[in-house]
Amino acid sequence: MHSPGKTTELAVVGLGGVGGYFGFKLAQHYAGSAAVRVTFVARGATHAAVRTHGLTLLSPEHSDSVAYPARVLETVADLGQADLVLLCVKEYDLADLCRQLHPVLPAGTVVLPLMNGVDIYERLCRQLPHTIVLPACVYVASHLKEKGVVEHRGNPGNIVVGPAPRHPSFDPRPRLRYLTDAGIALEYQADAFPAIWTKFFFIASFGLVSARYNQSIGQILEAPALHARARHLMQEIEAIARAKGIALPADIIERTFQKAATFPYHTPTSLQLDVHAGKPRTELDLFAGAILTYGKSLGLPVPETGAIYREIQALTTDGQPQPPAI
Ligand SMILES: NC(=O)C1=CN([C@@H]2O[C@H](COP(=O)(O)OP(=O)(O)OC[C@H]3O[C@@H](n4cnc5c(N)ncnc54)[C@H](OP(=O)(O)O)[C@@H]3O)[C@@H](O)[C@H]2O)C=CC1
Ligand SMILES: CC(C)(CO)C(=O)C(=O)O
Repeated sequence: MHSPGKTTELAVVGLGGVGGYFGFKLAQHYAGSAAVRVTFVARGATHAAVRTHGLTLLSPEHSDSVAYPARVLETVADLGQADLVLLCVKEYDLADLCRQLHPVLPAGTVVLPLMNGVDIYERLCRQLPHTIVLPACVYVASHLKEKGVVEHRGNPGNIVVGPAPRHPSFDPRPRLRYLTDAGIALEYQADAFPAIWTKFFFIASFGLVSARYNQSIGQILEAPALHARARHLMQEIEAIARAKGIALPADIIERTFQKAATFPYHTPTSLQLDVHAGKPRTELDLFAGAILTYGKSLGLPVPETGAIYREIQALTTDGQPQPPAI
């Protein structure tokens, strides 16, 4: 691990559903530790709430629901040296965050993005070229209830992560052990990209259909028309993944439906929540936009993705979430 006597610095940037869940576990486990210091970076009202009242996680996994990290900062500019930085922001905030992080993070800092999307690794490598970015994906059903209060339902969250292809001689496992020591479920895979695509299958299809109709994962599974739409989207994603040579199982679509069935019936997706909260920015482009771009560059037709993209855009530009049109 690190030199004896040196404090290990763990940072969590963004305290929404994902950062709140994983950050809580780190802050609670390392509270009072002289060896490991946990820092949260949160903006505005979230910063004020967590500084004053701590971070609250409402989850069947924790009876003590409030955790206090060693530091709560309002900006990454004050971060200083860090051994492992978890990036837990929405995709639309990532470029701006990277611009702030670039001058701050020393060369060789290990960056772990806990986000959805198939090109996050490449983007971070471009935007933070002096750091060691780990390819990863995350499963957890946790969402902001109010600033500083995160609600988690269902199975324990888990992270799939692998070594950084651009740093083949760097073994990230000693750093990742700080997460597993804190009780975080983490699967280390020699190649994390098939897992990242597998997560994309699930979240792009269910995210788009849930956002279009404002229906939970369970509601999509039981409505034949919505189920069929999710399948159609997955068929388009599968053609792209195969054309890109991603090693996915032959029955990836069936497996994705099985995975969806492991979530509690009423689980919403984060895209659904953002679209129907009328947020001005969403991750629509991270999902549908990426499929459309890949389809175009690979010469593969993606009409179902194009249609649902326009339908969701119409919902967000009207600013009026619409009733389900099943
Ligand atoms: N929620 C879930 O269940 C899951 C989400 N994901 C993915 O994980 C990623 C994160 O999602 P989620 O946690 O839900 O998102 P949220 O919107 O709940 O949280 C993101 C947080 O990041 C904060 N933030 C943005 N920029 C900065 C910055 N520069 N400094 C400090 N804080 C910042 C935002 O602050 P502010 O409130 O001020 O805007 C917000 O609180 C997304 O890619 C999502 O698709 C993946 C699996 C599950
Ligand atoms: C569906 C879920 C909760 C699964 O992790 C998710 O990834 C999201 O909402 O973005």
